[in-house]
Amino acid sequence: MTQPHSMFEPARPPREEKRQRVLMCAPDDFDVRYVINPWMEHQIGRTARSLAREQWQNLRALVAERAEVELVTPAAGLPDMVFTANAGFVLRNVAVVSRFRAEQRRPEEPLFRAFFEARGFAVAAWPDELAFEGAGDALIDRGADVVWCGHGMRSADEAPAALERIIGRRVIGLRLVDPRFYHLDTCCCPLAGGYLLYYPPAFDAASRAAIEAVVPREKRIAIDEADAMRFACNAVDLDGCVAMNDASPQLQKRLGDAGFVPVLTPLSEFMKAGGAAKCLTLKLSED
Ligand SMILES: NC(=O)NCCC[C@H](N)C(=O)O
Repeated sequence: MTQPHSMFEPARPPREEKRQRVLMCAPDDFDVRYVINPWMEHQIGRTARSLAREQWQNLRALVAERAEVELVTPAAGLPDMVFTANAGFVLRNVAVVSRFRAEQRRPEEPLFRAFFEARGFAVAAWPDELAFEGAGDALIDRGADVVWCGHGMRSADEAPAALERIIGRRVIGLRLVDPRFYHLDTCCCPLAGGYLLYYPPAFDAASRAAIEAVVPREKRIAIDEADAMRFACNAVDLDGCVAMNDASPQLQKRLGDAGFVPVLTPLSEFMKAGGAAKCLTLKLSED
């Protein structure tokens, strides 16, 4: 009979995996009240409050299975504050707070700044006149040692260089050319193992070439317009689970073949404001 080894040596504690921390903001005052991207057109006052809450809770529960969810207090009158990807860009203990292009979102800036300061982040100085929309536009690659930074729609053309100076890591600017995909995270999602889920027509030719120069062909998961319009790129990758609003069976299969588990979590109410899974989250434990 084999002896239970605990009689002779203490059982090894379970491997301490460091849990990711993810910032979310409850949709207490979420709605579409102004139009600052094409998705918001004709949607003013048309979000269903209880459905929005239910969808957000579902996403929160999914994230909470794989990470610690932290919450920032929502403020009345700031209906887009729920999109915490736009709070800022986080790398290790440094946070670069967003400088919103749209006046309507500017009042979010001091609230997110206060959150980062309260959590002990060093808040980097950012040029006041330069628009930059945080992790909506700046995404850390999961293979190469680079940060991708979308510009030309929300973040200023000078934002990638300014970000590179602050974080001391190579930042590659990607010019966005389709207003439906106005933030980088609406058309591009770096995945574990160096994969890149993206919608090539959202970028100009030079940016597509820049992606191809860094990401090997077998790691590029280029999607079609139908999946892009489902915001399949607006995904949260946690422990190989890729949470997204929706994706075609073909795309789900491709993700599965690459070793990921796609999890669909409908976010129709937030799509009306131009955001989905990724926009509703911000990873706080990046390095
Ligand atoms: N793409 C994102 O990162 N966030 C979605 C932001 C939606 C918001 N209505 C906006 O236009 O700024």
